[in-house]
Parts: sequence; C-alpha cells; structure tokens
Amino acid sequence: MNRKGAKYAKEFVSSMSETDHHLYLASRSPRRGELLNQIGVRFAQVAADVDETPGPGESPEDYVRRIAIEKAQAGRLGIPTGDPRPVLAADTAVIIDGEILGKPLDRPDFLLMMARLSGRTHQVLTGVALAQAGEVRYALSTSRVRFRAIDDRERLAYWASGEPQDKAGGYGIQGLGALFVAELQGSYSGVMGLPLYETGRLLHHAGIVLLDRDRLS
Ligand SMILES: Cc1cn([C@H]2C[C@H](O)[C@@H](COP(=O)(O)OP(=O)(O)OP(=O)(O)O)O2)c(=O)[nH]c1=O
Repeated sequence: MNRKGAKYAKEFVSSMSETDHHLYLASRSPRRGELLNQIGVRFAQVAADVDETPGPGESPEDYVRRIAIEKAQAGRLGIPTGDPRPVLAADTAVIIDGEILGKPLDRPDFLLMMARLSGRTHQVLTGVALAQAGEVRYALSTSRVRFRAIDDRERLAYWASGEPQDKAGGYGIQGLGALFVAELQGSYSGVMGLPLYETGRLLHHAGIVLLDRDRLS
C-alpha cells in the first residue's frame, strides 16, 4: 500500500465508532461486508489498496493468494497500534483458458470478457487471508460456473445496468448476472467474493466463535 493508502486507512478506521467488533475487514467491497453480516461477524472496515497486477507467469492460485495476503497485511497498517484483533481480506478472480479476468477496464473490455464467458464454463477463485500478530492464515475457494449463451443485445444491456463495472469477470452472481448462470459447482458466497465456509474455518482457528452452544437453550 502506498502512503496515501495508509493515511486513508487510518482516517477510515478512526472515523468509525468504537464497537465490540471481532475483526477488521480490509475491503471496500460492500458484498464482503454483507456476507460477514450473514454469519454474525462484527467488523470494522479498513481500506487496503494494493496493486492488483498479476506477475509475469503467475498462476491464478498464486495470484489470488498473493493479493489476498497483501490486502490483509496492508489492512494491518490501518488499525490502531496494539489492537490484537485479526484483519480479514479476500481476492476474487475469474479464470478462463488459464487466463485471469479482473474487473473490466471499459465497455469494449467487458464485451470481450462476456463473449469469452458466453456458453462456457469458467472458474472463480477466491483467496481469503486472516492476518493476526505477524501470522497469516489462508484458504482458497474454487468454483466452476457455466454460463448460457449471451447475445450482443444482452451484453450491451447488462453493461448499461451498471452492475459489471466493479466485478471480477464483469458479472455479479448475486444480481442480474444470475440470469447467465446455468450451473454452479462450488461456493455461491465464494463467487460473490467471500467464501463463508472457508472464512468460518479461519475464524474458528483464530478463536472467534460464531455459534456459541452456551447461548442456545
Ligand atoms: C464473479 C463475481 C465477482 N464479484 C465481485 C467480488 C469482488 O468485490 C470483486 C472482485 O474484485 P476484488 O479485487 O476481489 O475485490 P474489490 O476490489 O471489489 O474489493 P476489495 O479489494 O476492497 O476487497 O468482484 C461479485 O460481486 N459477484 C460475482 O459474481
């Protein structure tokens, strides 16, 4: 993270009210926050801006691992000194023909992405990292998504909806993009940006209890 990013992260967290949160979420993604809410995790959001350019010859698995860990480590720079709570971060990439598709740069880039995904099966990888006291735990979620054929009019209309712009692969399974998903093998939450099973396991290993037997009567 650059210095501007670190300064932003500090301001971002200090502007939040002091609550009894379990962890820090190093993400600007509203989806990741919604998914954490779903499993009852209390969190404070911190920014984690990292350069998301894939390295030359870097495999998709290595790429999501590296970026998720870099985001978690960058997020640690933004939390109050001495705060022992862990920092969670994730990175999602769509993979087709072994190639990493990030967020579309512009409309032509998006139209090419959709043409590649149309009528075919692609992979969605989401890496999750939890950084705490100099130690980083990591988990990977891999899903396969089969799209039906998508014609030119639909691609243009989908772009105009505003949904694809900030999403890896240019679609959102949780939105209009669901209309394209003929089949999913894997993790719905993983495709959406934060695999909840893997996240729950990481939190469990870090001692964060989400389902407390003593509270059930
Ligand atoms: C494939 C797919 C991706 N996405 C989103 C999840 C991620 O937010 C985004 C992938 O970009 P990421 O770089 O993983 O995340 P981000 O930049 O949005 O957020 P941050 O780094 O601050 O955590 O694409 C969906 O919302 N639905 C989908 O179906």
